[in-house]
Amino acid sequence: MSTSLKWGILGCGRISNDFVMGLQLVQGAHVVACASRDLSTAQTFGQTHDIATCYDTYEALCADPAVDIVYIGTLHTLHHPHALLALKHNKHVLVEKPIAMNEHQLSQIVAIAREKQLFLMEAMWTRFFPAVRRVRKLLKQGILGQIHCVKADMGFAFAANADRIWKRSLGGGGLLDIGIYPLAFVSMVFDEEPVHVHATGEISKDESVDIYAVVTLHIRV
Ligand SMILES: NC(=O)C1=CN([C@@H]2O[C@H](COP(=O)(O)OP(=O)(O)OC[C@H]3O[C@@H](n4cnc5c(N)ncnc54)[C@H](OP(=O)(O)O)[C@@H]3O)[C@@H](O)[C@H]2O)C=CC1
Ligand SMILES: O=C1OC[C@@H](O)[C@H](O)[C@H]1O
Repeated sequence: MSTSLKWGILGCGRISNDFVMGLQLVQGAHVVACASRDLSTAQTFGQTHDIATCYDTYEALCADPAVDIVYIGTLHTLHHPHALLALKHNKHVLVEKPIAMNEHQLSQIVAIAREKQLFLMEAMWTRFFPAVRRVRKLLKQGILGQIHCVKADMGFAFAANADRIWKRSLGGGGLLDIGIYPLAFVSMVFDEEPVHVHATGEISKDESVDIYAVVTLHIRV
């Protein structure tokens, strides 16, 4: 059975570009529209990826009846309002990581998606790496035995002008941007929630965003 899904791309930045290139390899996926705050950005993006309709507002994209599912590739702080916008227009939604800034925002969008029976997912792509899928399978089969400790880490040297990483107002900081990957890995290994969390790290002096962190999760299995 082949399914056809018509995608709308909300935000025409760096990762949206990579995502659309990836979608070209997916059978049945068609990108029918894109939107940027700036029409010329949307048009350039549209020309690059052969997208028929380009909008200069996110609202217009979400209201487009030709769109089945909206991919949200804007900044961390905008994921929540943009997910709400797409859900309001009864679109399925795939949101870049982190899906929201906090639990309250997440609960809100999950509740609306459930109520409207719409698909909602965080684009935590590492969950689908073949190696990760294999580890999960081995764990489920009990082949690796009881796990006592998981160590996972990720680091990045971000450029000084990478505003979305360094500015608090844009949802900056390492934890939300890349710390989320090792934490997601741990949550893939254990089904249980941590009973205790201990974190230490460093906060930048100018913007108060986390520069690095070490997090210990105590999980009772
Ligand atoms: N899954 C993955 O591997 C990756 C995921 N990401 C995630 O994707 C998201 C976007 O990252 P990335 O593509 O690097 O970001 P970009 O800096 O390319 O910005 C993405 C879009 O956000 C909007 N935007 C940018 N700056 C502002 C601003 N100051 N105010 C309002 N809107 C703004 C723009 O939308 P417009 O086009 O309308 O102007 C822009 O196209 C992040 O949440 C990040 O965590 C990022 C990299 C890798
Ligand atoms: O998800 C990500 O992975 C790669 C990094 O470049 C980027 O900042 C981050 O958002």
